[in-house]
Amino acid sequence: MAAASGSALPTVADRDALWEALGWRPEPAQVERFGALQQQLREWNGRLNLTRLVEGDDYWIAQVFDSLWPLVPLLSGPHRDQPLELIDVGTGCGVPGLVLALALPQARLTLVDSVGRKVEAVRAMAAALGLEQRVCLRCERIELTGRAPECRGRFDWAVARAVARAPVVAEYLVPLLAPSGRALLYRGQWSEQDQADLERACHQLRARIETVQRRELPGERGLRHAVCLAPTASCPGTYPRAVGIPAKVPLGQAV
Ligand SMILES: C[S@@+](CC[C@H](N)C(=O)[O-])C[C@H]1O[C@@H](n2cnc3c(N)ncnc32)[C@H](O)[C@@H]1O
Repeated sequence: MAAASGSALPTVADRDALWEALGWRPEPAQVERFGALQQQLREWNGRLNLTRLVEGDDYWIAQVFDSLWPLVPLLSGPHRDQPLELIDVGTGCGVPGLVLALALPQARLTLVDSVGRKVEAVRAMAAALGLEQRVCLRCERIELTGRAPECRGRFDWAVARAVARAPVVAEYLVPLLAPSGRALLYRGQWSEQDQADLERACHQLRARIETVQRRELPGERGLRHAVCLAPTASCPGTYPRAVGIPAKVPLGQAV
């Protein structure tokens, strides 16, 4: 896709190719709102260094497409009109959380990050996009979110992109899942060693690796993996461990 740098939307031809590759076609109004999110990111990037992926393909492929591709069945299937509860942990500049909020008009999103200035920027972006009724921001460490009664065991989907190593992210996400919920880990490369490390962590969390999807992003933006976890039983109350411990001593490697 060759969107001109600085334009709010890719050309119609580029956009069609993008949605065709994705396997989901947003309504024209949704495309406009993705463009409005891009404009918000531009404006907030002028004040805070939120993300470098704002213009052209960087935005439309590495942010929008990359957020959506693992969840295409959710966007077009019977779930589309259900009021799903999703949580994006380590949301940073609001991705994938805000992109998912725009793509799933009935869903409620909780976005968590421990950096106050990012959370305030994303809160303002959500309000500017008219999402304040469906998007809730929490400024806290994820280890605490996983112990908050209003969050623990509540979510249909818990997602994280570019937050930490997979066993660490699993410890953040699994305690947040409802019994029928799913965790989605957005990953770049994925090796047999990654799989083995995550399997050991999942065993301790009472979860299993359900699927590992793999795809190349369009425009030679690189290989991505989407790892989906399903609970096998209630997550033990010992997880997530205290703030900082999951990253310091990742599950499966603790002695
Ligand atoms: C590299 S950014 C990724 C942001 C976004 N998800 C994306 O894909 O562009 C990672 C974010 O996770 C947040 N983060 C990492 N560990 C965290 C924790 N334990 N609790 C809360 N936020 C955390 C950081 O503050 C940072 O904003």
